[in-house]
Amino acid sequence: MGLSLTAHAKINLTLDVLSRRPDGYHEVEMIMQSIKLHDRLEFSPAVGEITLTSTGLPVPMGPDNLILRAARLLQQRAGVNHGAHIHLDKRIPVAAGLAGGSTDAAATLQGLNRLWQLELKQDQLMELARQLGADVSFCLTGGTAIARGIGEVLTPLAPAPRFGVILVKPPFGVSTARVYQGLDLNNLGHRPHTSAMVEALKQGDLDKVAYCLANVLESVTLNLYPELKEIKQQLMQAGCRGVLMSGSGPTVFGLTKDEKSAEQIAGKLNYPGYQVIATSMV
Ligand SMILES: C[C@@](CO)(OP(=O)(O)O)[C@H](O)COP(=O)(O)OP(=O)(O)OC[C@H]1O[C@@H](n2ccc(N)nc2=O)[C@H](O)[C@@H]1O
Ligand SMILES: Nc1ncnc2c1ncn2[C@@H]1O[C@H](COP(=O)(O)OP(=O)(O)O)[C@@H](O)[C@H]1O
Repeated sequence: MGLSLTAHAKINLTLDVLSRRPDGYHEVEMIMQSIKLHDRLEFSPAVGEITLTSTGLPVPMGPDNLILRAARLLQQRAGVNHGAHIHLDKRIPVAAGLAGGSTDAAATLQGLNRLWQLELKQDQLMELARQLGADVSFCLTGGTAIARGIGEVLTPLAPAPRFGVILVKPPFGVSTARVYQGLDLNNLGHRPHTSAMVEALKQGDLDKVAYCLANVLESVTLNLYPELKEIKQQLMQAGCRGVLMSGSGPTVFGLTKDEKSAEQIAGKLNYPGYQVIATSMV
């Protein structure tokens, strides 16, 4: 019997960088939020091989695809050589700052753990998630959480209100590694106040949440692509209550009171060649 899982995208409501580690990674403190936008993965039994097909948005399908990397890692960890066929329906824009690859990897760990009846526990899957990428740990649990370390040390928060989210993704991607490399730690610009955002979320106060939005990676990506500054202004003019770049970008998101108002505002936007998506926090 096969199974089907959803793999949700994330946005960063805050993102602060605290230091650069000797291995080149960065210590961060960020508030992560799952959104309704998701990919769908279907897992079916097969003999011998692990194969992958896809529909929806184009994504590189070679051995570096995070789905195949997650599958191979799980095989090794469990000491099995079971096969599987995995089908990905890709809806999350790629190389966008929305953790599309990371969430597919997390769903693959969960899906194959069930398909192959391995019965690995959540903490064992978390250990594998850490090896696949900094954001994969959050994607395994989802919801609302503070992420520290390089992103893998998680403190869950109470579910946030289902504010509406408009995503605007330009027709190019950015390399996360390049953005972190470009960061000047002595000149991060406007830094977030994490505890103030936690309080704003607890109160469910959209205007306070909007006021607390901050992402130091904007200091790199917004300078590389000044058009992103314009998109932020235009989203505010169109009626969003707060705007920010997600992760390393280039996706910019706007917050609204609910999904319906996100749809109304998104319907008025005109960005030829861009992906504009109305969704909400989970
Ligand atoms: C910026 C964030 C914010 O949530 O998201 P995205 O923009 O990728 O969605 C994350 O920190 C990205 O996480 P993720 O994309 O999983 O990172 P990885 O694949 O592990 O790393 C890609 C590259 O980013 C850099 N990197 C990543 C995480 C981190 N804490 N410090 C880093 O310096 C490293 O150069 C690494 O080689
Ligand atoms: N299953 C996957 N879905 C999306 N991207 C993937 C996947 N596997 C590998 N990648 C690669 O991962 C890189 C980062 O993509 P993605 O995870 O969508 O963005 P981000 O890290 O900005 O959130 C891209 O270069 C993409 O080609």
